[in-house]
Amino acid sequence: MTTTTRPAVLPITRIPSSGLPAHALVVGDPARAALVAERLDDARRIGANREYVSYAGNWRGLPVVVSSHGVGGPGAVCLFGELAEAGVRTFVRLGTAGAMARGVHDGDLVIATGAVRDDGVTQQLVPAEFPASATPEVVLALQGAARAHAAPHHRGTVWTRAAFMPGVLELPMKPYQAAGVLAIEMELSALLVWAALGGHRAGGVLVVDGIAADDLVDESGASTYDPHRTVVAEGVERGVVVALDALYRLAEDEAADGA
Ligand SMILES: O=P(O)(O)O[C@H]1O[C@H](CO)[C@@H](O)[C@H]1O
Ligand SMILES: O=c1cc[nH]c(=O)[nH]1
Repeated sequence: MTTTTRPAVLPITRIPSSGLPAHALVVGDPARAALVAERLDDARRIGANREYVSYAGNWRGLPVVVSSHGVGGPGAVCLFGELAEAGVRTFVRLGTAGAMARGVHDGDLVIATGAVRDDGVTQQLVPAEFPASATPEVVLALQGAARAHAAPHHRGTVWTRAAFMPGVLELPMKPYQAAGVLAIEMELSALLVWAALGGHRAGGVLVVDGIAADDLVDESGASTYDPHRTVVAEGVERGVVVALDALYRLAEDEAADGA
């Protein structure tokens, strides 16, 4: 009889294969993961490989993990899978996004209720008609935390799109704007669909880092895509606290429910 031994670390992210906190923040940029770790107590790096850098620590006494997933849904799903294998059950993505609707300003937070599934990976996991919905409790926890911190925020649908750079095909920006989509980014629908298939809780909060829709750019053209501005950094600072407090609220509710 052959026996399989569990590896001490997982192959793609090099995180421990078990015993991670149940609550995770996932971000695209490894530098943002490090920034979040600086806000935690007792933070320690628990894995680094490729674009995946992970830390564990405590937020208001709650053990959490923060990991970077890089750019794009397919690679991000590799991280989500290994985090779940290691014990994570609740996932909040803290990302950046381009504004698609009037009134959504640089540095604002967009709390996603769901996402358009243009992610380039979940079509290979489940039929395209399956929705990418955020877990309602996660949406409400994010909204409550944003209110508590007086962080300017919006709630609604976002567009997850695999291609960042334009090609020769016209971008269906106008129909999605007409449908009320608030912002565009690259990984959230992959997280929401992947999490639903595994029975996990998931949601996302996105910091606006520019304008993605041409008709919203003012005459100066001053505010198109530029994530390296103070207004974005300030939004990210607010987003970090909102996302971590949302995890805390979710954990508190679980404890009250005896989960
Ligand atoms: O800032 P992050 O979390 O990486 O999110 C956005 O930024 C990247 C594009 O610049 C994509 O990953 C997109 O989803
Ligand atoms: O995909 C993205 C992410 C951030 N900002 C954008 O305009 N697009």
